[in-house]
Amino acid sequence: MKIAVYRKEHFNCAHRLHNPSLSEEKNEKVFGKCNNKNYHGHNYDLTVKLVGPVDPETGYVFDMKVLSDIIKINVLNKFDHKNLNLDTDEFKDLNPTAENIAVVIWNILRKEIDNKYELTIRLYETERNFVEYDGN
Ligand SMILES: Nc1nc2c(c(=O)[nH]1)N=C([C@H](O)[C@H](O)COP(=O)(O)OP(=O)(O)OP(=O)(O)O)CN2
Repeated sequence: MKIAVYRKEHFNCAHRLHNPSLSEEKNEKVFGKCNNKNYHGHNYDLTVKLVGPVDPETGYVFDMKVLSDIIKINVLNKFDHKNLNLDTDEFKDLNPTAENIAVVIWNILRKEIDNKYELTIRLYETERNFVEYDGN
């Protein structure tokens, strides 16, 4: 029997969607207001889902307090209140779209969480725009 546990977190970032290999006109056409050269901010909602067996000793799949600490130490401390393009190594050369941010976060967390747990990331960039990544 496998059960899913979820932890929701929240962080704020500034970013600019831009591909330096495209012309200014093309960037403006593709990314619109998200291409603003002076950046803009989002309130990101992050849901981390782990699926695994229930430990008969604890009744836990995974201690959600421990999961919260892992996310805070490895993701929020790195990205919260940062300008993703300017302040982080991860997005110096990677366009900080919701998709790319989700993959980066998944890769960070995958290193911290035993492979016996299936890991899925859902990232809300706005209330209506969100992406999901499970490593596939
Ligand atoms: N595939 C993607 N499409 C878009 C991304 C993205 O990361 N991946 N990002 C954006 C913008 O950065 C942002 O998410 C859109 O902002 P906005 O248009 O303000 O979206 P809202 O949901 O707040 O507003 P609506 O009026 O409901 O559209 C764009 N596309």
